[in-house]
Amino acid sequence: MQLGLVGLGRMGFNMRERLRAAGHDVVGYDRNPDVSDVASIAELVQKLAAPRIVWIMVPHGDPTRQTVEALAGLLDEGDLVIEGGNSKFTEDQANAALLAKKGVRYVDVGVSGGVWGAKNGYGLMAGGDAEDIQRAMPIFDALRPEGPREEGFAHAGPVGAGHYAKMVHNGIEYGLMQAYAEGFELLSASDVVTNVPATIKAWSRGTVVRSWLLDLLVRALEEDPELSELRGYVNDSGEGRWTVEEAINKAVPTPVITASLYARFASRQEDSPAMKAVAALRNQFGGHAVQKSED
Ligand SMILES: O=C(O)[C@H](O)[C@@H](O)[C@H](O)[C@H](O)COP(=O)(O)O
Repeated sequence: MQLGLVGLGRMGFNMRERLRAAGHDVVGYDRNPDVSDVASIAELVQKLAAPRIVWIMVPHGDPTRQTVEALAGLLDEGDLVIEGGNSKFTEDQANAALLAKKGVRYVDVGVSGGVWGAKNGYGLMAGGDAEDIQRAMPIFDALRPEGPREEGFAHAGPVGAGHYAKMVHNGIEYGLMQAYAEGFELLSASDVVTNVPATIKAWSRGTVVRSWLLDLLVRALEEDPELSELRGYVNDSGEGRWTVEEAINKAVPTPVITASLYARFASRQEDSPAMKAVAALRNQFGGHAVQKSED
């Protein structure tokens, strides 16, 4: 099957490889000419035979919006756009409406798997009309892991459902990572457990907490047993915030996911203004000792 792929960064580049290995004819475009097959999105569209399929894999927000706008100007009735980036689900309706003015179809897909997806396949969650999803199924089948389709692909619902599902997936990802991380810190603080990497590695098989994320922690500890080369500073790209926002909108209690998001915010502070205020208050009402900033 022929398709265009806009965005050949860490994810898109590997996806092009996997799609080509499965026999698909991929025309890739990226602003970086070293990896791009064509010089522009217009040239990419020209190279595809109608009706076309173009997969977008660029950062969420303005880059995705601008790519959808560019494609809306170039594509024709019956073409299909698949938006596979980590976009907020609320943006999908606007993208679909803009493309629908030209008769261009729209499917949104949450793609999970990171840099390992090239080899292992990507977990896919799609939103859109059944006929559009069916049309793109050879592409989804090439990208998803081998095995039963339903274990690596879901048609989650109408437009927006793919990114909604990926948002919740990432909220879970935050919470799982935080739980492993807190366990690692407590083991490291222990006077009794003397071999933390070996203990965590032993959880890899048979235990209730075995998982791929745990395997990745084992791998990280093999490279740096105390993680001494890293700073405890963690960014976020948006998905965790959107999960918490949506949980508030729906009055769904998500204390674990929310706490794991806040732990990331705290990781970026040199010192905590809030904890300074707690120290000051404790000193005010109880005369308890405080540490001065130069201490
Ligand atoms: O499922 C995945 O493959 C990951 O979730 C992937 O999508 C990406 O690594 C996260 O979006 C990072 O998200 P944060 O920057 O918010 O941690």
